[in-house]
Amino acid sequence: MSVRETVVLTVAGSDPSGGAGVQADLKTATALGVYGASVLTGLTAQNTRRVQEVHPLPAAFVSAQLASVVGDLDVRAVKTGMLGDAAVVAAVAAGLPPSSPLVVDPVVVATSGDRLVPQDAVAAIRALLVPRAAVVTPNAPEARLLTGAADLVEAGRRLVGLGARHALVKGGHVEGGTVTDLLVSAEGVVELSAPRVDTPHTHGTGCTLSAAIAARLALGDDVSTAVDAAREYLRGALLSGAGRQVGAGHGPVDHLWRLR
Ligand SMILES: Nc1ncnc2c1ncn2[C@@H]1O[C@H](COP(=O)(O)OP(=O)(O)O)[C@@H](O)[C@H]1O
Ligand SMILES: Cc1ncc(COP(=O)(O)O)c(N)n1
Repeated sequence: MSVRETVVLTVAGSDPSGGAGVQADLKTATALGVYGASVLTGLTAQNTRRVQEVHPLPAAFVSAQLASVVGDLDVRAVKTGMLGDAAVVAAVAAGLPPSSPLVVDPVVVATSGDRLVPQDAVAAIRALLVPRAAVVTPNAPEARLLTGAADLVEAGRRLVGLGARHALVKGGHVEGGTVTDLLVSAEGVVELSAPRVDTPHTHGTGCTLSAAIAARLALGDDVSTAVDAAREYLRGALLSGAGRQVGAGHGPVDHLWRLR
């Protein structure tokens, strides 16, 4: 008898240095015991220090990749990351499997501070993907950019108002010894706090978190359980990554810590 794999699909950009983007998502899927498929939306030239170049793929080719995967594999959850430009966002929205839970990581700026997508892509994400999201996972600057709200709880409420079932507004960029993520839904706001891990190696935190949420949703968790499990997994990856060296800048989290 053959084993039926649980398939999670990431729709995201390439990070050739291996810490973020599709590379992070596939490592995360593997570490969490699911089968990772990947549709590339764009390429970057980047490393642990900064992003040198961003190169969106043609929207029609993104559609072709999606059709190839969705027409064959039984995709149980999808995560979107860096989406290139507005035409790519529209192609992704049109090609997603209709009934798989969707995690939208509205990637705009890399941890290094470099911009990864143009402004028209942000508007397209708000209009076409946020309304379909089981969870949208902006960091603090992205939450403000998507909603115009300065207050992060208010930003989360606005994302839920746009149709996302949950908004996980991440607090990694808010200074302080405690990092607090806000899980906002129609039921209210849950504060998820943890001590800040003292490390420069935060390359890929957001990608890894959203990929882990999607992996857990694919396995059948509800959103709240998936978010808890993903945060615990990311915490282990930050703690293990703190003691490892890849590159000379902000190194990656250790996606594979649970397999060591
Ligand atoms: N130094 C840290 N210690 C503990 N958790 C962190 C740290 N940096 C980021 N996180 C967590 O990583 C996730 C991604 O956070 P954030 O850095 O805000 O997003 P992004 O990587 O998308 O910019 C969140 O769950 C946040 O709480
Ligand atoms: C291709 C790609 N996608 C996303 C990110 C964001 O990375 P982070 O998870 O550190 O915010 C990145 N640096 N590169």
